[in-house]
Amino acid sequence: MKVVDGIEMKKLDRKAMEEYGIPGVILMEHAGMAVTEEILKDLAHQENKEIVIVCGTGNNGGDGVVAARHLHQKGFPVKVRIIGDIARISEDAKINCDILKKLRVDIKTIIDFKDVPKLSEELSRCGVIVDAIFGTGLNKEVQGLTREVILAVNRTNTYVLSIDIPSGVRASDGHICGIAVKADKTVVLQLPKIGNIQFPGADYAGEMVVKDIGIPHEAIEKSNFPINLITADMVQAILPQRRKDTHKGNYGKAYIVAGSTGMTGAAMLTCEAVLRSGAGLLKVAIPQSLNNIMEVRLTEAITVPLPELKKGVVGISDIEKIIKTMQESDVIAVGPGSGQTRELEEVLRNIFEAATIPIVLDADALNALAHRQEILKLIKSAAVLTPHTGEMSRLTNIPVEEINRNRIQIALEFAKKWNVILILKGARTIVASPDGKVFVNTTGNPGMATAGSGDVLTGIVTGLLAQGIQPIKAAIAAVYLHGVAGDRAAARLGEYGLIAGDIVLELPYAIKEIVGK
Ligand SMILES: NC(=O)C1=CN([C@@H]2O[C@H](COP(=O)(O)OP(=O)(O)OC[C@H]3O[C@@H](n4cnc5c(N)ncnc54)[C@H](O)[C@@H]3O)[C@@H](O)[C@H]2O)[C@@H](O)CC1
Ligand SMILES: Nc1ncnc2c1ncn2[C@@H]1O[C@H](COP(=O)(O)OP(=O)(O)O)[C@@H](O)[C@H]1O
Ligand SMILES: [K+]
Repeated sequence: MKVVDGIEMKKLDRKAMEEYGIPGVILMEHAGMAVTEEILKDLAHQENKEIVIVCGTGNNGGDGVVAARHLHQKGFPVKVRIIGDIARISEDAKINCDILKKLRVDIKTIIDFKDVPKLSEELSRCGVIVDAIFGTGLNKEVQGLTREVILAVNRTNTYVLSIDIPSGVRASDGHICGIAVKADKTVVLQLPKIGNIQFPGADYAGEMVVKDIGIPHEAIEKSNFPINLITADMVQAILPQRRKDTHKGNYGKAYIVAGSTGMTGAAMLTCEAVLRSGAGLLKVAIPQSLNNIMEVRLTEAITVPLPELKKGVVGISDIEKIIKTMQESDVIAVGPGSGQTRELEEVLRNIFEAATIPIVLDADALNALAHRQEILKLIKSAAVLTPHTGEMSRLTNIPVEEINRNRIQIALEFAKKWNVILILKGARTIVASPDGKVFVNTTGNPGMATAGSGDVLTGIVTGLLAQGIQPIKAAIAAVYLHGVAGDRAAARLGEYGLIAGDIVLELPYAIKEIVGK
């Protein structure tokens, strides 16, 4: 599903109006009806059926006014409170306000701080507050009277439904413009906005429901706005059904170079995730002295012990053996628990030069690349990098706070610059492709912020790549499945006690949930 910013949404609205001749009031009518539908669902669980709709003077307010009419028609007690000068109301909203007045709906303006205490009382007493103050048109920090009204909304215990986006959240990036409505539900119109899904704004949305308001789908499909939301349907289309007449050779050979003294666990988690993702065969390169540990735990994998010059880590003496096994494999992943050694850079350089298969780089492989990203240019095959924000900061020299403010753009620029698929991990993981597309993942939970969960993701990407899934698709499906497995683990165990191994254990069920087998 496409994700847009305010500007792109406006373009699509305009296209619907100008190229297809759909008048703005019709779009507004659909928006108001979609909102009404959701309010009716919420009211079904509610004793108190009174609704207060707080409107701004833009089209978001207009959507609220349309909802007021439909709720009034159905016999619900509705109050409409418009913040600011009603003379400045948008044209389509005015048409709808005029109808409301003729229907004698209780409609008043809030023009002074003096009006706020009375409004606060109404907001506390009603059953549902509808937030129609700002939508995609929010363009500056929220101050003065509107700020007071939002504070009043947030002070109540009343159920709050926001139209399109919680007022105060900037649609283009999820920035909070000083203050924002804390919604229980957000009825997103036509397409999710970046601010609905990126933090901090995403935290204000509550439950999200996306509703069609009649913008022609072909216009949306033609839009070249690059951001997409990863959905279950998309992942289902990526994961092939297994043909009956197949054997392990059909599901690929994965090769993992991971682990060092003290960090064999990282290698194990990655390997288990590769196997649980359905790869046909797995080889793992491991320093000789750690081989026995791996053999005991990883029954299904083949270990390839490496002679070690420096005990417990992979180094330049291992290059020949690594390249040889790589040449017999369908994908190679390097980095989880490899340890930070200077020699790893040289190992990577050799892998990059020789590889004709997809390469997955994580953890210490990424650390080895920091300040030496230019060696990425040696890669002739596809590469998938999986940094968390800290690793991304080391890779790019951009401070963590700045990355967090601008995750999509920074991920995209890196992917394009170095011609790699970049998975920027964290709450709302971003997958960016070198051809300029971005995919945002919304599965997963803070229980996954635990040692080793990244190693599991590396294993899933690698396992899917082994099976010949196209790299960008493997990355998309992996982050989604990783999150679903984490959500399943959290549902069973809670977020506190969840550990990375639980994600691996839930992975088969997550895949089954999507594929059906
Ligand atoms: N034809 C359309 O464009 C449609 C728009 N729709 C709705 O309209 C919304 C967008 O409407 P608009 O573009 O009118 O914008 P909004 O309704 O989001 O509000 C913008 C208004 O608020 C003012 N404003 C912005 N930031 C402010 C701040 N911090 N403090 C005080 N005033 C501020 C602006 O100057 C403008 O007057 C969407 O989110 C959606 O809900 C839907 O009705 C569907 C059709
Ligand atoms: N709050 C969260 N919401 C969703 N996913 C999360 C959250 N916190 C962490 N994760 C996921 O868990 C994984 C953590 O990876 P990482 O930080 O590399 O851990 P490690 O290095 O210990 O393996 C990432 O895939 C990340 O997206
Ligand atoms: K709103």
